[in-house]
This record gives sequence, C-alpha cells and structure tokens, in this order.
Amino acid sequence: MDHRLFHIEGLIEFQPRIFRDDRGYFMETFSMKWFEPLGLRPDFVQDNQSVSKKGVLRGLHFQKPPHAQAKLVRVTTGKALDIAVDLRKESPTYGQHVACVLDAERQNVFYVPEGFAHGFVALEDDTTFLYKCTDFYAPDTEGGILWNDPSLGIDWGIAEPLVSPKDEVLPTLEGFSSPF
Ligand SMILES: Cc1cn([C@H]2C[C@H](O)[C@@H](COP(=O)(O)OP(=O)(O)O[C@H]3O[C@@H](C)C(=O)[C@@H](O)[C@H]3O)O2)c(=O)[nH]c1=O
Repeated sequence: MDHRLFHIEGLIEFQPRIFRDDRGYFMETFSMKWFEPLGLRPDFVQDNQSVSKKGVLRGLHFQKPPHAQAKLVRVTTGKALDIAVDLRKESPTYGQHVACVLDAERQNVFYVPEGFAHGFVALEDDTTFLYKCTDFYAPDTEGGILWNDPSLGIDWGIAEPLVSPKDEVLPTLEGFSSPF
C-alpha cells in the first residue's frame, strides 16, 4: 500500500495493492494498518454510499463539533473529482484546498480529517461514491461552504454542475466563522 501526502497537512491519498488473478481481483479497501504508522487511529462508525450522474456536484459539506467527521472516500464505479477545503482556523493553509481524482480503475482512497469542508463532482455517469465517517449523521450540526465561492478558486472542471437546492445557498468563506 502506497500513500501520498499533500501541501495541506492531514490529507492522505492511499493506493491499496490490487491482487489480480484469473478469478478477478482482491484488495483491502480499509485497514487500520494504513493509519497507525502515520500516528492516526480514526474511529469509523458509519459507512455511506451515493450514486451520481455525470456532472452532479455534492458539497462542500462538514459537520460541526462535537459531531465533526473524518472521512475515508473512494469510488467503486466511475470517477470523481474530490475536493477538501481546509477550515482549521489556526492552519497555515486555511481556505486552501486539495483536489484528488478518485478513480474506480485505480481504486485509490482519500482521507479527509476533521476540520475540512468536503465535496466532489461526478466525472462519469453512475459514479458510486463510498465513504467511512468517524461520527454519525447529525443533521443539526451540518454546515457548508458554497461550491463556487470565488475566494476558494476551485477548478471543478465542469461548467454547469447539478447542485442540490440546499447546496446552492451555502455561505461563502467571507464572513464565515469556522467552527474548527
Ligand atoms: C449525509 C447523510 C444524509 N442522509 C440523508 C439526508 C437526506 O435526506 C439525504 C441526502 O442528504 P444530502 O443531500 O446531505 O447528501 P449529500 O449531498 O450526498 O451529502 C454528502 O455530501 C458529501 C460531499 C459529504 O462529504 C457527505 O458527508 C455528505 O454531506 O440523505 C442520511 O440519512 N445520512 C447521512 O449521513
């Protein structure tokens, strides 16, 4: 299993080993052994799955403390451009983001710790997005940032994504008081 770090501390991309043979393939999709050498032990308590048509954009979302979530995300069909925006007030990279393409062929996995807003756009039809979370769904604590806030400077690579009404009215970063 290889991993890659980014200019924003805390984000990790994992590339699990895929064992192919005549039957197909086998792979580990999560192991605590990926995290322990990095000094981490995320306590995942919920798994989620969504399917999106090409051009669907979900985000940018987070849950506020005490129900903040770290997420371990991947796609099993299709492809997604995944975005994590650093909302940690004390972080030198506050407001900056990382883009990570998640690809069902590569089977790469992206770890987004607490303190980030997270979102993705489906680059193909039937993009099946799976993720583990370290806290339960707590709708009263949901928050978000507007996906096309110019101050974020995110290149989503798609002109007119399909966005939920809820996500269209999220606030921009200006004047936003981060809970992290
Ligand atoms: C997130 C979530 C939603 N739901 C329900 C509420 C709602 O009726 C329906 C759809 O919810 P949403 O529109 O919030 O789904 P969606 O826009 O896909 O929300 C997700 O977006 C990505 C980017 C994330 O990072 C996730 O944490 C989550 O916020 O599913 C749950 O039951 N449990 C959950 O954990």
